[in-house]
Amino acid sequence: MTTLPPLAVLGAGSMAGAIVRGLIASGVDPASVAVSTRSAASAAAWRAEGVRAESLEENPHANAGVVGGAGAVLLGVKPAMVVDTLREIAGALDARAVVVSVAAGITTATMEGVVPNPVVRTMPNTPALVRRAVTGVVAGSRAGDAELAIARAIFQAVGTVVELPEERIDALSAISGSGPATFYYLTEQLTETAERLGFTREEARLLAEQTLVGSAELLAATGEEPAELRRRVTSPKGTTERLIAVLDEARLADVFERAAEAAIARAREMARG
Ligand SMILES: NC(=O)C1=CN([C@@H]2O[C@H](COP(=O)(O)OP(=O)(O)OC[C@H]3O[C@@H](n4cnc5c(N)ncnc54)[C@H](OP(=O)(O)O)[C@@H]3O)[C@@H](O)[C@H]2O)C=CC1
Ligand SMILES: O=C(O)[C@@H]1CCC=N1
Repeated sequence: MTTLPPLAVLGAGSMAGAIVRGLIASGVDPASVAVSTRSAASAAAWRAEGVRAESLEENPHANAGVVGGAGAVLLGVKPAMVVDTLREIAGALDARAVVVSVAAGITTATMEGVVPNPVVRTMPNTPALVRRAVTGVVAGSRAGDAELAIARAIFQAVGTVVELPEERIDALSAISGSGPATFYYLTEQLTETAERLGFTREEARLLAEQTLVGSAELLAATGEEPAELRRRVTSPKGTTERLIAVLDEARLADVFERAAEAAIARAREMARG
C-alpha cells in the first residue's frame, strides 16, 4: 500500500474536514497534516485535534505557508476560490507535490493552467468522516501512476474509490457527491410524514432515522440487491405493496433523473466560472 506523504489541506470545512478526520481515524498521524482555514476559530479547532493549522485571519499567507514540504495538497475550498487559491500557492508548492481537488465543476485543465504540478480531480462525499465515502477520481494529464496512487491511498483510507474519465464526474457527483443530501432529504420527508400521522417529533425522527440506518446496515451486511431486500418487506397483497404502488405512480425515477440533470447542469455552469 502507498504510504501517504505529508498532506496540506487548503480549506477544511464540511468535505475536506471529513476527509482529514477520516484519515486520522484510519491511523494517519495528525502531525503529518497541515491545514489552512479562513477563520482563526476553525484553525484553533484543528490545532486542538493535533493538526498543524493556520488561518488567513491570523496570517494572510497561510495557504502558501502550509504547502511547503507537502507531497500532496488537498484543495478543500469552494469551487469559485480554487483558481485564486492555486495562484496563491503556485510559488510555494514543492515541484513533485500532487494537487488533489474535491471541487465540483472545476476541471483538471483549469487547474493545470494555474500550477505546473500534476493534478487529480476527485468527488468524494461526507461519509468520509466515518470512512464510508464513495470517491470518484480523475487523473489530470500530468498525473502518473505515483500521483494517482497517492490520491487513491487518501480516498481508500476513508472509503471506496471509483476511477473514471473526467466527462463522467459531474454525473457521479449528482449520484454520490450529492447522494448523502438525497438520503437525508428523504429521511426528513419521512419524518414529516410521521409527524402528520400523529407521532411526536422525537418519535418521528427515531422511526425515520433508525429505519434508514438499519436498512443501510442490512444492505451492507447481506450484500443483497436493494430490490431483493425490498421484496422481503413487501408481503403479497400486503400494506407495503400498496405503499410502493403510490410511489411508483409518482414516477420517482423521473424525478431523480431530473434532479440529477439539474445538478449536472450546475456543475457545467461552475466549470464556465
Ligand atoms: N460538502 C460536500 O458534501 C461536498 C463538497 N465538495 C467540495 O468541497 C469543497 C468545499 O465545500 P464544503 O466543505 O462544503 O465548504 P465549507 O464552507 O464547509 O468549507 C470551506 C473551507 O474553506 C475554508 N476557506 C474559506 N476561504 C478560504 C481561503 N481563501 N483559503 C483557505 N481556506 C478557505 C473555510 O474556512 P473556515 O472553516 O474558517 O470557514 C472552510 O474550512 C467545494 O469545492 C465543494 O464542491 C465535494 C464533495 C461533497
Ligand atoms: O453541492 C455541491 O456543490 C457539492 C458537490 C457535491 C456535493 N456538494
